[in-house]
Amino acid sequence: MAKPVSIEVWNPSGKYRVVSTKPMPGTRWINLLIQNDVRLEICTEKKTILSVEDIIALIGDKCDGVIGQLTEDWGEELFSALSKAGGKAFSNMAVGYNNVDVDAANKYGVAVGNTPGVLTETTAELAASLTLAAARRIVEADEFMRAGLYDGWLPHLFVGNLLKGQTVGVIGAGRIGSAYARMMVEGFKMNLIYYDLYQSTRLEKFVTAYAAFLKANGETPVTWKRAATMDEVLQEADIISLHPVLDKTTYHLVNKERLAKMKKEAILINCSRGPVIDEAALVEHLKHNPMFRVGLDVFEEEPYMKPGLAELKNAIVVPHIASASKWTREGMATLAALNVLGKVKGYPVWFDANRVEPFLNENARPPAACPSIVNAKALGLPTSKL
Ligand SMILES: NC(=O)C1=CN([C@@H]2O[C@H](COP(=O)(O)OP(=O)(O)OC[C@H]3O[C@@H](n4cnc5c(N)ncnc54)[C@H](O)[C@@H]3O)[C@@H](O)[C@H]2O)C=CC1
Ligand SMILES: O=C(O)C(=O)CO
Repeated sequence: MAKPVSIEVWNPSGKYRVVSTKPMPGTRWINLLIQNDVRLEICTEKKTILSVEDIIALIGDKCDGVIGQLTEDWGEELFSALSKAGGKAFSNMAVGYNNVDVDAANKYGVAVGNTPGVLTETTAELAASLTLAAARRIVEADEFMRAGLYDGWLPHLFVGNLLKGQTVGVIGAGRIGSAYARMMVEGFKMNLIYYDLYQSTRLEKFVTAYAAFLKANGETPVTWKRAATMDEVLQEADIISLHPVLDKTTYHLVNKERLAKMKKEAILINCSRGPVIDEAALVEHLKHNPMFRVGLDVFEEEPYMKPGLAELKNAIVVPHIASASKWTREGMATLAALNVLGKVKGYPVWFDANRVEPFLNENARPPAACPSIVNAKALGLPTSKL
């Protein structure tokens, strides 16, 4: 039997019981739940990653919905336990939901929420930060200074790559990939090549308009190209940033063979999910190609890194913090809470998961809808017409 887990209770007499597997930033999400007759139980266990058994103990005998985290394994066991406890809603506090078995959720009639949009710019900004840090060797240079090794300016000291006029490659030009592409094109006057299963018309229009603006100002216009294959991006780009979802089509999308196709001095950024790269192959590639650099926010087997990665100077590694700005994390908590609340209250699903701003306005009541339910169609849930 699972041991009891420590919890903090809000509004003990609330009609609906909702569990959050972690404390989340901000208070708006808490207030929205308790003002709507929810008894909220927040797990305050010190352990970072909760096991399936821990979460089953949290769900207990009666639970209307759960707000969970991307570190948790939401499959058959948890959805069955939630359903048995009368639960109809689960929301990840994340846009990615590769930790969720949506088929299992469908089987038990549980709605699965996620948190799109609110983290788009924040995540793209971290990808841009890693790009600059890698291109200009900022982490190596910082370590050098702190080690007291700086004894004067030198022509060859920490020479890196200029971004202006180079080509940025984006794999997965959805919300975050497109935001990153715009930052790099407009901010650094880079040319764009992208690969996605779908055409990103808005992104293409943006780069076309920016090119016209530059031309009108007597500057060299930027260019864009939608690549027919991913390999085309790997071969042509100087910087490559990965932003696809993680599913079976993108698992080990960047492997040994594909790394070999990239330029020897290319920079690879990953703010999507770790398994999109074969990390062991990447470590070998970095060892044999010292001018090739990477910026990684995510890892194949988090929280671990593959052996050898931590010792490599041409790798910058940060602990899955791409969405970690205060506004974004508070907004993610709000969207996750409203997904669960909306389903518990019988609200419809918001008409467009790409336009969730009305839920984030702190000065107004949020719409009576679930902001984003990924299996709405499969469960036949009604959509808001607002
Ligand atoms: N490191 C972090 O903290 C964060 C990571 N993420 C990750 O970023 C992912 C993308 O998020 P959004 O841009 O909001 O999602 P999105 O759904 O707008 O974009 C994903 C894009 O990937 C494309 N795609 C799917 N399969 C592909 C394939 N085989 N090859 C090329 N492209 C493919 C889709 O067509 C889509 O345009 C999330 O699923 C999540 O895993 C998101 C936020 C923060
Ligand atoms: O939202 C996600 O998918 C994350 O990885 C964390 O923001």
